[in-house]
Amino acid sequence: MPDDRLTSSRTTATFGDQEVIRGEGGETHQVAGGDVPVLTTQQGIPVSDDQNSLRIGYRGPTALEDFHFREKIFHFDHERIPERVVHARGFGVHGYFETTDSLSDITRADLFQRAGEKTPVFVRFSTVAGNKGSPDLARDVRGFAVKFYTQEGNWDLVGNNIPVFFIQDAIKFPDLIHAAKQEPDRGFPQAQTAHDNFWDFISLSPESMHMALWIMSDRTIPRSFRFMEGFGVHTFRFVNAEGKSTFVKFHWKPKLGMQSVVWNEALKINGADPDFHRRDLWNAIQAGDYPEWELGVQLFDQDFAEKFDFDVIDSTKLIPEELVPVRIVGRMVLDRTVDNFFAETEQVAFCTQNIVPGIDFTNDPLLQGRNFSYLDTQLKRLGSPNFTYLPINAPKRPVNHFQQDGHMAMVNPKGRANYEPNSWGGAAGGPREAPDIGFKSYPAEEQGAKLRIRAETFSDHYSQARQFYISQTPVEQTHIADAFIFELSKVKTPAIRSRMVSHLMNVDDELADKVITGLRLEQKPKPADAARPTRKDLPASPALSILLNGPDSFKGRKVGVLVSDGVDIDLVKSLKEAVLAEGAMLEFVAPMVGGVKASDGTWIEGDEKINGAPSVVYDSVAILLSSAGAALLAKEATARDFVNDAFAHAKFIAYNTDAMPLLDKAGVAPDIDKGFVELKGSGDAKTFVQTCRKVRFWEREAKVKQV
Ligand code: HEM
Repeated sequence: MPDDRLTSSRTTATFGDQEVIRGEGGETHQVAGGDVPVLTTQQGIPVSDDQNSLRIGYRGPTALEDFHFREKIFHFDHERIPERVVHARGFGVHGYFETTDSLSDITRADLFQRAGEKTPVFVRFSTVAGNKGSPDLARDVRGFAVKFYTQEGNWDLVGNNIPVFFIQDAIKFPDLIHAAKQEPDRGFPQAQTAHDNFWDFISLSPESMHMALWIMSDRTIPRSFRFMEGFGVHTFRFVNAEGKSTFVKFHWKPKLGMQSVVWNEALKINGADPDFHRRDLWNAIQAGDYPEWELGVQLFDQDFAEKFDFDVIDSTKLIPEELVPVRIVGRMVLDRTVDNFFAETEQVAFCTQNIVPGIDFTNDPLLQGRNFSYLDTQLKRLGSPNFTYLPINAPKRPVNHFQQDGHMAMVNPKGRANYEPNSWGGAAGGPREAPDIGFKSYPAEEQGAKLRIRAETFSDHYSQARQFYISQTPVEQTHIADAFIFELSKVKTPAIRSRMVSHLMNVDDELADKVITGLRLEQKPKPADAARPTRKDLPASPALSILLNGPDSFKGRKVGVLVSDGVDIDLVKSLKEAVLAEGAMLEFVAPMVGGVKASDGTWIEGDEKINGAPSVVYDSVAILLSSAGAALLAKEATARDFVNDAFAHAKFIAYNTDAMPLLDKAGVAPDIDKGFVELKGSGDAKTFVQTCRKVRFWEREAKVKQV
């Protein structure tokens, strides 16, 4: 006869669609059976009750022998690992790289030999300065790290979405990052460079000026990871089968074209959806809309390097594409989200020193330092030298070596031999060297005195900063000036503001003047003493502008459609059809998430409630309302903001006549411009989508922004 004390008395209960078992204290139990697996401990012991710890009597203390409780809590207590010291916030996805143009004459790297060959990849996009929980739209560099699981081992191209860097020598990295992150006494600000310490450091580091221009541009507020370029930054080497070296710079070019948001929008997105970028990538891949990039290489030899105006191993410089064209050699498609965020995105370990035969380093002092830093930090972050066995880090080719033991050793070598040379012979002796196919460093000739010194060839700090600025469209130049004004306005120490302006005076007078005016700097500073005068003869490089390299379609973008009860169903249908035909997405924003009843009684499900989806999360908007709906929404602040923000952020706006009262209350009716498309009949939806291909109606921006 079973002891009835072994199970408390239970009843059943219904919560909506769920029938559950209820314990004596009213707690919910769900029981295994059929397809539902049995809950076990880590040791595989089946669990009978996961709701109650083991106690003495009904209301007594918890028993120490409750191994299930202790194991569960112990494991939870140890769930966190240190976040990355930089690039803590990131989002990783899987995909593949396909070689489209063989580079066999230039490199022996296996992945570049055969056009049509596919190599699996894992990519992690990230911000740099913010902590793991920081918002996605921080003004920041985006990491663009790619792990290629090649047949000759893993190659990591650990890049950024900006082709240059802040500093020239890795020894400055801790200072740069300390200055950018939260100030140490107060622990803020988080995920932003708009504070004294950052600009203090930058304004005392003229080598950062080129990067400063890039980070104040719209490159640091991308609309989506899918719409940004990536760069390997450093000059690397390709080495071919004959041992000949060619210098190479790597470029990722998004097939969907580049696009960024505007700063006021970024600020609001951070509140509306701090996960905006990761959600965007997740949704696109889940919907089968796989983002794609082309891999391009700039190839050049020693002769070019010697004639080039700047040092090719100085990471604060780029080589304009107009000077050395980018040759497209492959494409990367991201087509699979992770099964588990921690196991993959968090535990992935990229490292610049992971290179394959046929690829090699140069003497770039930043790259040399990175090669030490990544492995070192990952040992701390992942807790064991065996992190290379984690599935996300393990090569997809056989790994044979004599490294053994350590924390979490999962795959120690088999057999007796764990050293070499040995005399065991054959398979029993374990792996041996492969002089023909093994990695060999390029035998670069190096000699000279041992010196702690910076080469004079690194000393031009302003010329490429100027070149970047003059390569921008007027709209982009205005954004750069505005960003400097915003950031420096957050700097409380006037001397730092003024010092930063003294550098901008060496970049471009007009830019410096705009910032001086915007800061209301009473006294114009003297230009900073330049180590080398700024060259004004470098031509503009159109490849550096986002707007000159934007999309030629609205594919991959998203329209937010504000709807109300009684909305004209034909307009809704034609708009949806036109948007989907373009390869874009559409979401219905309704007064209540349940949805609205259209003119013919059709029910339109809401994707979002109006206060949960401000227009900042869409690329363009449509305001399709009945007259009763417009009257109602005109009283709703979030609906007015929806329209007003779309207008202020220079978005294209579709509307129907009945929506006018809302446009009127939002204050935009008197300013209806060519960025608005009235939808009168079904044909107009197509016109609207075609108009949206320009992404923004920039002509409006100057009118809405007076300060
Ligand atoms: C061209 C300059 C640089 C680029 C493009 C770059 C890029 C990146 C990227 C993309 C990540 C994130 C990797 C991931 O998603 O897990 C990262 C992480 C990191 N970077 Fe850099 N970085 C640069 C310079 C440096 C320098 C100079 C150092 C140090 C000397 C450094 C140290 C680190 C460290 C310690 C991490 C964290 C790695 C981890 O915990 O897994 N980086 N970097």
